[in-house]
Amino acid sequence: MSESNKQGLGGLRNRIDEIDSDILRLISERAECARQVAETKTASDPDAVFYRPEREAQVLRRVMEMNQGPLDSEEMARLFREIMSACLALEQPIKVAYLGPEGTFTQQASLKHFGDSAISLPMAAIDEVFREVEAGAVNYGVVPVENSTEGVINHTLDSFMDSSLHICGEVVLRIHHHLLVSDTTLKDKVSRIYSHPQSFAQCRKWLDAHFPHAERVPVSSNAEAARMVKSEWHSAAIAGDMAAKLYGLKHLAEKIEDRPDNSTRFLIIGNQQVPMSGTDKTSLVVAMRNQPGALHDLLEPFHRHQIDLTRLETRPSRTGVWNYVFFIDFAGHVDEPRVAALLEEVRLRASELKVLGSYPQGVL
Ligand SMILES: C=C(O[C@@H]1C=C(C(=O)O)C=C[C@H]1O)C(=O)O
Repeated sequence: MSESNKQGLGGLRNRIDEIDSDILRLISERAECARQVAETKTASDPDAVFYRPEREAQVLRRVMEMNQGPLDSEEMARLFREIMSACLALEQPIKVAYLGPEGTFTQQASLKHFGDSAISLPMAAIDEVFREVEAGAVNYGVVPVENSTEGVINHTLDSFMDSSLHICGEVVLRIHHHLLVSDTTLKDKVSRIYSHPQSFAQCRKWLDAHFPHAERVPVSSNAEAARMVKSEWHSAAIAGDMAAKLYGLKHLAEKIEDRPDNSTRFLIIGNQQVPMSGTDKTSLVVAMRNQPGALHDLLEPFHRHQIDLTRLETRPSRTGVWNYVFFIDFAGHVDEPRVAALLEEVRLRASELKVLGSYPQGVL
């Protein structure tokens, strides 16, 4: 390396050191502000909720709007996500239950939403996540609700029917599946593949083309699949990066999902009713009497008030009262007058109406 290059490099490193000192000072100042916010919240209400999903969504959206590169906006928002997570942990460490075991995509979604400073606890089933939040053992829960390839996760929708919890947020995660093996396994020795049935469905064509003769063994989660192949030299697992890292597995093939836009939407559940963030969604469950035109009657006010439906699901009712049960998501917040007017009308036409929550549209 030439002398002038060395000096150039030294100069750049000095500049980076100076910038890091500034970043350090500013992050500490920010953390101090967040701590003071906590004091102010507690002074006016001893049971104050520290975590404010609408405020966090606004902070992240602002960062993404202001960012001018060279880092891309998502990357920048992820960094700020971690700063906020650490600041919030200073106020009050947040406890989150997610559909486990460790290494699942739901854990990844929880990390994406709450950052690394939240304490996250794996649960064995979706209804356990609901129960832990209801019992107050944790502050929030994270459950999957729909996948772009495979559709809705009925278990989650059904859990809402008997629950008083609110939806406080959503996270959308791009799902990349990999074919994972332990260190010593060779491609032509794989005779068995473990995964969750949803993941098999999302990789069906790829498997038919590349491993038509391997036995496909469904297990309770991708992370469980990864755990099993650790000790089986003739087996592979379909799972994501978190599971691969957790069990130290090698990638035999990457991104084997049939659709490149394969993504899963997760919901954050809690006891909180979240104020408006500016770009929000609302979820409802509505029961209609079993009569001709019921669905038309239900949807007509949405059309008239020009409210954007983002999802409509039908579930069979489990009681006499809920004849036809619809799960509806739309753009807007219950505190907006046009949404309040819409809900008044829907309430008159429905036999039951439950607002599951208004929450910020997923930012990251
Ligand atoms: C600082 C606050 O509390 C928490 C921390 C936030 C942050 O670090 O920016 C944002 C929202 C809250 O989850 C606040 O309410 O403003």
